[in-house]
Amino acid sequence: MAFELPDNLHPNCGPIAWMLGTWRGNGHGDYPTIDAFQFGQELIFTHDGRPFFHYMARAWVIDENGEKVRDAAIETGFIRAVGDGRFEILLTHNTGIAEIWEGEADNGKFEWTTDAVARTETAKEYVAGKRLYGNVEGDLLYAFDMAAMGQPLQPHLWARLKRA
Ligand code: HEM
Repeated sequence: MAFELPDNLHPNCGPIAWMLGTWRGNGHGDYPTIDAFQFGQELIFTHDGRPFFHYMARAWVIDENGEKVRDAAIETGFIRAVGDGRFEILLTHNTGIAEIWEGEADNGKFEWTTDAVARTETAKEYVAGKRLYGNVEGDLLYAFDMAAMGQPLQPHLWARLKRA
């Protein structure tokens, strides 16, 4: 589906305007402490003309036939566009984790690094993350690396999503 830039988009959001809308697709997950898995996911980015996007994502684990096995991660937050391709991101997770990220966007690439992570008492140990989102032939590709469960920063998720 063709994507049209909204008239009222705040100029600070320009470098990530390509992400606006709804994306769906499948991805892969892994980590040294768990079994590898596949998931389906939906990402929704919205704006209201102010210099931020609202972001919402939900995922579900799938089997080898692509059938849903169970609900998985939900995350939501705000991507604040501060100008010059720089962003401040706030995310909360259903798993008891809250994060503040610094982001930089340029040329269809959006890179995030955690600035601060907070966890509830019962959340799993997660201490840092790195995310890379890219516009590849009109698809949204992303990779998420994390440092968690005593392990150094390394891949947990990667996915390719299509505009819905
Ligand atoms: C598409 C989104 C995601 C999916 C489908 C997913 C899926 C999974 C699965 C299937 C596991 C194995 C254990 C379990 O079933 O709970 C797991 C473990 C884990 N995930 Fe994720 N995850 C996602 C996003 C995230 C994010 C955003 C974080 C961090 C903020 C995260 C942190 C962890 C941690 C810390 C573990 C524990 C590993 C362990 O118990 O050794 N995950 N994830």
